[in-house]
Order: sequence, then C-alpha cells, then structure tokens
Amino acid sequence: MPSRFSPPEIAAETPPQHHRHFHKNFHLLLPLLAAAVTITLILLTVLTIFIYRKLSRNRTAPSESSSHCHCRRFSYSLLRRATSSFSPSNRLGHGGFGSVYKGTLPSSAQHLAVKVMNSTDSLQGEREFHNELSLSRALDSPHIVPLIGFSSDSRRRRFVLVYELMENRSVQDALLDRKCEELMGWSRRFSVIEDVAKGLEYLHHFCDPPVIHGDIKPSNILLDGEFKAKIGDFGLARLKTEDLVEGLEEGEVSRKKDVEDNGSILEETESVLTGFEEGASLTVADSHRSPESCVLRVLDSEASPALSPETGLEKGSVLSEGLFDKVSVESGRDLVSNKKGGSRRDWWWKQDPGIGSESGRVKDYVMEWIGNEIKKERPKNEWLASPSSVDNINDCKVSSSCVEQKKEKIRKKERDRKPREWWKEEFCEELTKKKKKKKKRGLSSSNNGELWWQRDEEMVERKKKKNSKGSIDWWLEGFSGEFKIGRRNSQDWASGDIPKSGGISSTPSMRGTVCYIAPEYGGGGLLSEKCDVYSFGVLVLVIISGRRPLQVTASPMSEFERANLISWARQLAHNGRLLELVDPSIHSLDKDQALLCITIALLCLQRSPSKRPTMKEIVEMLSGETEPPHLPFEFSPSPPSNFLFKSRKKAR
Ligand SMILES: Nc1ncnc2c1ncn2[C@@H]1O[C@H](COP(=O)(O)OP(=O)(O)OP(=O)(O)O)[C@@H](O)[C@H]1O
Repeated sequence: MPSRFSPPEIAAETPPQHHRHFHKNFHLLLPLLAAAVTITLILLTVLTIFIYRKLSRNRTAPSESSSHCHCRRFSYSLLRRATSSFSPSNRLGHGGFGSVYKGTLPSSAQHLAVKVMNSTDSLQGEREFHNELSLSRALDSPHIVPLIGFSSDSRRRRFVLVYELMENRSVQDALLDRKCEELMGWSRRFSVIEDVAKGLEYLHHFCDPPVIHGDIKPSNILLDGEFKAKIGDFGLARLKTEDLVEGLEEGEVSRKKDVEDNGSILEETESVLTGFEEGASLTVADSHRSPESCVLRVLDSEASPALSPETGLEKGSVLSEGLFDKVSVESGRDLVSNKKGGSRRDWWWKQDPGIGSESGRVKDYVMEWIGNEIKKERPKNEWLASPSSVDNINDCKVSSSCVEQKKEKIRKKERDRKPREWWKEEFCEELTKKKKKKKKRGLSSSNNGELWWQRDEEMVERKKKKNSKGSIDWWLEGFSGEFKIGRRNSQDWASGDIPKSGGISSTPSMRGTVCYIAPEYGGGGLLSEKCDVYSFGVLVLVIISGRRPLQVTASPMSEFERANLISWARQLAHNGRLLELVDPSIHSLDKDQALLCITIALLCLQRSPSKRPTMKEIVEMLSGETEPPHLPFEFSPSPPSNFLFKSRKKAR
C-alpha cells in the first residue's frame, strides 16, 4: 500500500527536474543571446561600412553609373604598374593641374595616357576630373580624344583620368617645341586646322546639349600616330544652356547688368557648370575662387638661362621659352568688387591689393617685365622724351649755377635709375596721356547700355581715320582682352610652385588661357561658343605662323612689332600682306588655302562675338562648300581691297 503514495512522491520530485531543465536552458540562453547580439552588431557594422563605402564611391565617381558604362574604372595600383610607378621617364607633359604619363596595360599591352590630377593643394584638379568625366558621356567623335577610364579615391585624394595615347602628343609639343618635320608640309597643317574645326563643330552643333570647350589652345590639340588632330582636355568645358546663349546672341545687356548688380558674376558662371561641380564642397580658399594660373612664355633670344630674381622668370636660350609667371587671374570676390571700378576690360589690371596705387599693380609688373625682356638698357636715342629729361632744365629761369646743380642731380638720378624702369615709366606716361585724351573726348566709363566691344569698334574706326598709333598702344592692342594676367595666388607666391605647361598654360577654373581667351569672356563675361571660335582663330594663326601668340625677342624694334601675333596679323591685314604670316619653314604651300585660313582666323578674332562665324560656317568655308569670306571690315586694308581667292566652292 505504501506504493499508492509513490506517485505523489514522483510528482513531488518532478518539479525540481523541470526546474533543472529550465536552469540548464537559461544558462544556455544567455550565451546564445550574447552571440546573436554580437553577430547582429558585426553584421550591422559590416553593412554600415559597405553602405558608407558605396556612398562615398558614388560621390567620388558619380559617372560610374550606367551612363558611363563605356568608361572603365581602373584601380590605382594597376595604373601605377602601367606607368612604372609614374616614372618621370614616362611623363608626356605637365599641365596646370597634373602630369600626364605614358602607360601600357600589362594584360592587353594597350597604350594609355594617364593624367594624374594634382588635387592635394586645391579643389580645381578634382573639379576638372569630375567635369571631364561627366562630359565624356556626351562626347563621341573621331575629332575628340577618347577618355578610356578613370580611377578615383576621394579619401586619398587621388583622381586619375585615362585617355587613348596620342603618339605625337600636342600641337604645342610637336609644332612649337619639337618642330616635327611632318608638320612642315602645308597639307598636314591644313588638315590639323580642318580636324580642329570639325571637332569644334561637333561640340557646338552635334552634341546635345552643345558643349563649349573653353580652353582651345595648342597643348589641348593632340596628334595621333598619323598626325590627325583631336581635341582634348575638357576640364574647363561647359554645357551650353539655352538662356545663356539667347542672352548673348540678342546682346541682352540687362541680364548681364542684373548679374553684375547683384554681384553674382561668379554665380552666373557657376550656373553653366555641370552638376558634379555643384556638388563639390568648397573650402575657404576655394570660396575666394580657385587660382587661375597662367604661364606666359616669351622668347628671349639673347638672354642666358637664368632665373630673374625679381620676377622668377626663367629665361630661355635661342627660341626657347622663358617662364614668365604663374598668376591667379582673380578670385570671385575680386571680380565682384571690380565691377564697379571701370570697364570689364580693365579688370585684370586691378587685381592687386593696392587698388588705386600705380606702383603695386600687376600691370606695372607685367609692363616692367616686358620692358626688361625687350631691352635690358634704356636706348641711347630715347624714343620717348622723359619729362625729367635734362634738356627740360634749360627752360628754367634760374641762375646758371642752380641749373648746373639741378642738371647734375637729374643726371645722378638717371644714372642710378634701374635700367628696366624706363619702359614702365614711359608706358605709364602713355597711359596717362591716353586717359586725358579719352576724357577730352567725353568717353566716360559708363556704357549706357552699350557693349564694350561696340565702343571698341568705334574707337577702332576713329583710329583708322586718324591712322596714328602710339608707340606702345598698338602693340598691346591685340591683347585688349586676351592679354590678361592677374595677381598670383598667395599660396603660389609662397610655394614658388609654378606649374609648367607645353607652352602657354591654362588658366583653370572659369576662364581659358592667356592669349587664347576671348576678350568678352576674360572680363568676367558670358561663355559662349564664340569664345571657342575666338580661341580657334588664335590657334589657326599659331599653326600657320608656327610661333606662339606672344613672342618677344631681344632683337631690334623692327622685331618688336611682330611680338604680338594678333596685332601683327591685323597690321599685315591693313597693309594687304597677309602671306607674310606664314611660317617660312612650310613647304609645298598652297597660298590660296593659307590666305583662306588667315582670313577665317581674322573673322574669328573680331571683337564682337556676334560677328564671328559659327564653327559650322567655318567648316563649310574650309571645305570649300561656301564661298571664301571677305576680310572683316575691322581688319580690311586701307584703301579697302579684298583678297582674291580662287573660288573653292565645290560644283554641286
Ligand atoms: N592623350 C594624350 N596623349 C599623349 N599626350 C598627351 C595626352 N594628353 C596630354 N598629353 C600631353 O601632356 C601635356 C599636358 O597635358 P595637360 O592637359 O595636363 O596640360 P596642358 O593642356 O598643357 O595645360 P593645362 O592643363 O594647364 O591647360 C600635353 O601638352 C600633351 O603634350
């Protein structure tokens, strides 16, 4: 019977067993939970890192999307291997914002040109990288250098663009530096001009939306193995927006005025930038506008290679270049503050902090330097009488001893005067005289709704009638807009880091390059295709003459008048001697074609953008589909006579 009580015993023993199980499970549950939480945390961390990397990669290379499927992404290490660790022996050239290296892909033996953007010091390199990458999707023409791919790492600030290798490098390099024999035949030069014209025609008329290159110059025209020319370097290129064009074509002054009034020329320019630039963050330095570095090279056939202590100029040997200067043209802030201070054409003279003081201006610096380059000493037969000339003393109505004393004092002053200063002083005198004359004529700085080039045209006409030229004025005339140099970026002064280029280097950011930049754009104006047309005009003159747009030799004054290629071309046009522009090294010259090209160049160099032909018209003229043009009125010989071309119009 006692067994009847056993179940309750069992029942009494069972709960502790459950309890034990529960305890046992509970002991297991804790580590399990901990493990689950840890795994979840790890997964979350991995996911966050993945998303972060993905996002930052997208920010760095937004173009890697489907629209850029033709553009390959390279790893930096692959490009490093391809260029033998960016070895100097593989360096093809050096621009304002980076170097270009020749590379070979180990797998396919394909040759590449690898452009490593210098993006550590400023954002401009990164901006150009994004700009070029974003535009590449729109560009597909045999006259454009193909962009093969890129590599980017925003954390390490590495931005690399990979192009098809152009075996003969740039026109700057092949024609002006190496003087390739292949380019000494006329037909090759003509075909280079035609290729560039077609490339620009494609950009302006066949791209949708049209693209404005913004920096046409010999170092951006690349030559392939057969010397076929292709346009490269779209770092400063812009998509054309409709309102911008209408504004310019209709001469809509009010819009420009609005832009000036609210001080947002910078914004105006930014509005035609690509979306990628908008996204770029601005540093404090950048908010002052990134530097527009310009390197202006000038020949000095006699100077020994040395670095001028005052200017930092590297003087070259015969027919070599002297590095003139790397200067930032302006900051956006300067631009805004400048707008009130006179005509747009003067803006670059006023970049110096010492606004208003003659001594500190860049103009003086440039003039001083040019003076120095042209003549190391004041000429014996002074070609402009100095007001402090000794002879003037003779007019003094004072005692003879006093006269002698004063004479001696002035002689001493002139003896002590630095040789290079005479030129500057005389230039300033000229400038003051000119200003006085202008005042007399009642030409105020206010334009009353008139565009500056219209005023210019009037002045040209007046000058033509008078047929007189100041000794210096005419020389600088051709650079009314293009010869614009501003203050150096302080960082550049300090570092002395002067980027070299194949010649006249670029002015990154929103402008083009000294000598090639259209006058209306140089003063902070609107960028249009006509700016490219202007630059094309300069390029054509350079290709035909085989020389740089600004080439000062230390030779006699007779050479001096040729220094400025554009002025010289204008002079020759007035005198009806255009063929003198042609490079004497050219053989098998087709005179008609050469005249046609020079005339087209002069058409492109007209001050008024609306008078310049379109690239479509230029291609038609070059191909003979339309009648050859007449010389623009502002360049026409006096008495007017048109150059006679044999009609190249194709029989249809
Ligand atoms: N695809 C290429 N193939 C061969 N050489 C090239 C190629 N791209 C550029 N180069 C060479 O590298 C040089 C430098 O080019 P880059 O575009 O960096 O500078 P730039 O045009 O001379 O000056 P900046 O960039 O300041 O306007 C060119 O002048 C050219 O000789």
